[in-house]
Parts: sequence; C-alpha cells; structure tokens
Amino acid sequence: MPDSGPLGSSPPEQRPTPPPAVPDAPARVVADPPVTPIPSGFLASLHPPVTIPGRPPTPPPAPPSAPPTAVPDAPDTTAADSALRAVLRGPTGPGTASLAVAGRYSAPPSDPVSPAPAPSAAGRAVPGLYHHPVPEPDPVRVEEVSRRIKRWAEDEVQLYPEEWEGEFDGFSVGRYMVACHPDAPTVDHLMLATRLMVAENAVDDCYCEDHGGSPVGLGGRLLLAHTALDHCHTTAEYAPQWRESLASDPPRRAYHSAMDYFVRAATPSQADRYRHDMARLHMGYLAEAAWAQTGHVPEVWEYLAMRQFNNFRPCPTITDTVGGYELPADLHARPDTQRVIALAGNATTIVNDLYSYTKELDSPGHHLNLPVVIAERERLSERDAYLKAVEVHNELQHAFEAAAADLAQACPLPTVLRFLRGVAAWVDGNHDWHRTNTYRYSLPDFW
Ligand SMILES: CC(C)=CCC/C(C)=C(\C)COP(=O)(O)OP(=O)(O)O
Ligand SMILES: [Mg+2]
Repeated sequence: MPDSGPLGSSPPEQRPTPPPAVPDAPARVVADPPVTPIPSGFLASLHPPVTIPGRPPTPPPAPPSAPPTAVPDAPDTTAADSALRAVLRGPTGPGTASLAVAGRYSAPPSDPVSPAPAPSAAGRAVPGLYHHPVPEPDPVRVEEVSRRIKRWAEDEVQLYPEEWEGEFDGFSVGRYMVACHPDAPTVDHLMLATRLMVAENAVDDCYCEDHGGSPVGLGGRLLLAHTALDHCHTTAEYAPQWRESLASDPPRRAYHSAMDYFVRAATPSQADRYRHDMARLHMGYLAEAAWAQTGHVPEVWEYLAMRQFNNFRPCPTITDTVGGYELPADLHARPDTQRVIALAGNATTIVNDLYSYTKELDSPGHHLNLPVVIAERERLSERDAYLKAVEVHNELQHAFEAAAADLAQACPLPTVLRFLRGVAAWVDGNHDWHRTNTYRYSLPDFW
C-alpha cells in the first residue's frame, strides 16, 4: 500500500490480481467543485421526496396501530425536518449542478415536503420507525456490483466455502451499496465500499458470531486482523511472518485486499480516518464479547455506548472517498462533524437491532440487542421493550438530522454539505436494505 513503510508494505505478489473482464481500477479522488452558496433550509435535500416511475405519490405510512409509549414518532414534515430538507437538497443556481447527488435527485422537482410513495421492493418497514424511503437502487449498477463482488470474493480472496454461497447472495451487498452511495461516480468507486462491507461482515461472522466466531480469544484475532488495515512495521526477521499471516484466513484476506484497493483510491487522511473507525469498531466487538463471556447484561445506556462502537460508522464515513472527493481532515475532526457522524452511526445501528431482532432471538446464546436489553433492564414485556427501542431510534435519527442542519448552518462549505448529504443517503439506504432484506431479517409479530 502506498502509505506503508518498507517493512510494512505488501509485496507485489500479495496484491490482488485485477479481474480480466471489467477491471476494478483504483477509483480516483475527484476535485470538489468550487461553489459556495449557503443553502437556506438545507435539511430538505437530505431526504428529497421519492418518486417511483409510474406511481402517483402516496401518503406516508400510517402510524402504528399500537403507538410508541414515550416519544411520539414524528412525521416527515416537522420544522426541523423542513430545514434539514432544504439544506440537503443542495445548492441551486449557476454552477451548482454538480453538487447534486446523482440519481437521488433526478426526479422532477416537486414539493419538498410532499410524502414519499410506498416503497416498491418487498419488505415492511418497522411500524412507527422514523425513516426516509429511497428510490429503487439503479438495477444496472446493482447487477454489476453484485457480479464483481462475487468474483472478488471467490477468485481474489477465497472468502467462503461453496455451501455459504447462498448466504453470500442473500446478503445482497450490491443492492445495499448502490442504495447507500447514490453519488458514486463509477462502479469502481462503489466497489471500494462493497469490498469493505463484505470484509467487515466476514470478520464479524467468522471471528465474533455464527460462522465459527466466539468471544474467547477474540482480542488476539481482531488485533492481528487489524494489522491488515494498519500495517505492522517490524523488523526484517519478523516481517515475513506478518505478511504471510495476512493471507492465512478469509477475514484477513478480505480486509487486506479491500483495504489495498481503498488505500489506492483514498487520500492518506481518508485512509487513516477509516483505520480509526475500524479500531473503534473492534473495541466495540471486544466489549460485547467481554459481556458475553461473563454473562453481563449492561444497563441500557451502557449498551448504547457499546453499540456506538460496535457500529456501522466505518461505512458512512467513507462516503467522500466513494463519491470521489475529500472532506478535509480538519473539517472531519470538528466536534460538530463528529456528533453528526456518531448520531448517524447510532441511528443506523439501532435500525439493525430492530430488523435483526427475531434473527438474534433465534441464534444460539443470549444475543444482546436494544429491545432485549431494555426488556431485561427495565422489566418491560418484549413488545413494549421493542416499541421503546423504536422510540430510541427515532430520537437518534431526529438528533442526527438536527445536528446535520446545525453543521450545515455553521459551516456551509460545499464539501461539508456534500458529505452531509452522503451520510444521510447512507442512513436512508441502510434502512432500505434492512427493510427489503427478507432473506436475512423478519419483523416480530407485535402489531
Ligand atoms: C458493516 C460493519 C461495519 C459492520 C460492523 C458491525 C455490524 C456487523 C453491525 C453494526 C451489524 O450488527 P449485527 O452484528 O447485529 O448484524 P446482523 O444483525 O447479524 O445483521
Ligand atoms: Mg443485529
């Protein structure tokens, strides 16, 4: 990798072989356009109305028949949301077209607060969950990303044995990443996110969860895998053993290869941002594992703190690399940017807790997720705990949108606005993938 010293660099023979038919060329960073209009009501463009061809707009989903108990679900048209909509719609006027997010905003202009139609793909949204529908992901891109990622998984990193192929296909990572990155300029850019997503899930499944994972010894495995992302700079005597270790199991091969592609497309500070986020993720895995080993059920706030680390954060924070531009490190490091990112990660991860609830109840052991922890710690029925977890999610999602609006007002630079739109697109795409992935998830029977 370009940013590694001599002892840490991968030898040429370990580099992934570019596929022969449609090359996975390294994606390039594209300069951000020099446009600086300050948006009024930027929030609106975070979640533009979704229009599905051939369908008239339809009203928003009806509220759940059993409404949440503490914090009422907010409709899609609150004052804060209106502001957010305007901000994230992006600037208008001469020279601003390139700031619009591709695909996402291609529908004819309409009332920014008009409700989105019912989603076209299968899968029901969690009743009462505050979310924003997304346009159907571009099927041509989905197909191409799906084709390339399978080739990468099978030919470049030998990720899974034959019997796991159905599960790999059922994960639908192509649909996931196309929905989450509507502004990716090319499929090569989408592949950066797709490889990392597959690698992250391989580590979670094989080291932590149901494909051979265990809390026992997890720290050692994670640390060694982390060196595929953050190279080991060691002595001449020991470096070859470290290099060999990177090819020694599917999770490490996947991390190593996915990171290699990513580093070649990212700036050094983007790569380092990703490493930092992955260290956070691994710390979260370790806290979850430690609690599993001792049978500890955390307080709800402690669980939420753990889940802030065992979290999707590394996915939305690469939105600029995948979009072919860079949010400069000093803007990324601002406390208000960090708050936006943390809230986005937290909302998306609680979405996972809600959609994966029944899967996790059926899995071996006592799998913690937010409804389970609330039920146990606050002595609520499973249903009431689940409904409360929906409210927790909604509050996090609203807080994310409010924080994004504040940041857009405080720092209305084009790259900041585009990054905010990218994070919001990731949040919405993540929800859509969970909703539509009926191979993997099903809702409980609480309504
Ligand atoms: C893609 C990525 C960074 C994943 C890291 C953490 C992770 C696997 C999640 C946030 C998803 O949660 P969970 O492990 O509960 O996943 P499933 O419910 O099994 O889909
Ligand atoms: Mg889960």
